[in-house]
Amino acid sequence: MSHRDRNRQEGLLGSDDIPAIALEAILWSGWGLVRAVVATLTALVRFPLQAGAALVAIGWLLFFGWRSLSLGLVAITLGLAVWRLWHPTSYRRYVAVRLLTLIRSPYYRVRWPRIARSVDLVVYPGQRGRSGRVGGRRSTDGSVRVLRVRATGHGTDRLLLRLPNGLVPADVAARAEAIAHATGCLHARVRADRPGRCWLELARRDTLRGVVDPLPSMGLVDLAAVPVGACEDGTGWQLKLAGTHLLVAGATGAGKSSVLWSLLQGVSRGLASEDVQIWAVDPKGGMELRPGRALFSRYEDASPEDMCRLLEDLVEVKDARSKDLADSGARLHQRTAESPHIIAILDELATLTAFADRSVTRRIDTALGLLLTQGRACGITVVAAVQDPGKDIVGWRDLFPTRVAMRLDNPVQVAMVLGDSARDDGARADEISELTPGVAYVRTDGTREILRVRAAYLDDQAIARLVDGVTTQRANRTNTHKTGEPVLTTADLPATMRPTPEGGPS
Ligand SMILES: Nc1ncnc2c1ncn2[C@@H]1O[C@H](COP(=O)(O)OP(=O)(O)OP(=O)(O)O)[C@@H](O)[C@H]1O
Repeated sequence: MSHRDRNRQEGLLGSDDIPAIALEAILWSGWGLVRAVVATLTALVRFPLQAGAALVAIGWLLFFGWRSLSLGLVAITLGLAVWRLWHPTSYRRYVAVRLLTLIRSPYYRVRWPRIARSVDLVVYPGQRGRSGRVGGRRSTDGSVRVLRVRATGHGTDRLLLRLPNGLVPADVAARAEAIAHATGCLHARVRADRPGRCWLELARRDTLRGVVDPLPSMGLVDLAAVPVGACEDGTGWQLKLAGTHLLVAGATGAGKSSVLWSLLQGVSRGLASEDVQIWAVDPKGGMELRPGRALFSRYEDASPEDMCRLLEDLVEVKDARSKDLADSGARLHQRTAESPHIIAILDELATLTAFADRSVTRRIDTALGLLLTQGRACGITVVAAVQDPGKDIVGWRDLFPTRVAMRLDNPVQVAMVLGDSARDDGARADEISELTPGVAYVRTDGTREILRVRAAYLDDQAIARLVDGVTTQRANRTNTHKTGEPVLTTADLPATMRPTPEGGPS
């Protein structure tokens, strides 16, 4: 029988027990106080901003009373609301992002240990990796820890994770789907950081659901970063065109042509100044590219023989440039109006080869192989769009350093386009909805990093405006050369007076 049962049976506490109970109560109260102080100090260190704000609020309440505190809070809220209306960009940058981080940081930090355990991101004593439980007891030191939380203000939160010995970023990436479910997010993706750490990106809403408007092309064209659309985190999506080749793969209706038109829009200033040239091949009989005919220096959409000749002519340009580079001792082509950077756009490679007879197909293969292997240093970029990466590009895939995977039919195609580990790294191109054409996953050249992006959409009017703009500027340049009279173009106008894609001043 226990001591307490015996007391209950006796009905009374003995008088000897009272000092002992009082002593025990004092000791427990002291221990509780120590724990409260430790918890407060820990909160101050872990959540300094939140704890600081709470302390200021408590101090205000104690010194000035609740009325003053309420008035202060209302004044702050009104001030922020006015700021938001007056200048939403700076509000988002300086207030919204910080407020969100302030709120979400404790949320993730408090929930994370439980989530990490539930998705098995824990290394147990004596265990290497996530392969099983050795040694019995769970060690909290062996779990993935949150070092930093950042809300982007664009529907994505970023968690900087510290990995315990035995786990690598690929282990976290392998659990990304489970983490997304556990945190109530749409999807999760992992980005590398320095050794022992990685960033976990949690998308709370689909920021790419809306159509991205065409991006105005301003200033000089930078072929290292041509604007083509928007990234999931609200930043611009830019594609490198200099010194690389680009492959765009996507099922029918995935929005491949929006990438091509956005690229054309992005380099339109170079087309106007003629230090960038487009050579285009549209084997679908001109369905995609013919509206832009006036933008292209060379264009073929009729017979496979003509398209093949275009590619062979480009190989001749490449050979001549290689020779010039070798003679001058230079290693890289510098673009000028006399020797422009040439972008060869090939829409639907499979159609190009499907209807050609065997000898033409062989010539196309040879020309394409030469351009892909030797064109980059000579200022030639091949941009190819394909529907079926398996059938169309299996032999050439690795010669395209930059690849864009739009909506694809199955995970095997995702691996074909972006590489074997891409889907594990978060590139779920086979899950892109048919309702969001233009959405894609991109692997940046030379990195494992995957971006989720959406190309800007140029409708027929926007394409007509693009063509008009370039032809007008070219005509103006030609007039200037002929008459010697300077002609004012939109490029000469101050930024605020330049036309927007909608046609009005910016
Ligand atoms: N970036 C985009 N944003 C919004 N809508 C788009 C975008 N791209 C395409 N669309 C819409 O999807 C339709 C199909 O797109 P598109 O013709 O570019 O697909 P595709 O991949 O080139 O298909 P195909 O291989 O059959 O030519 C377009 O008519 C347009 O309405």
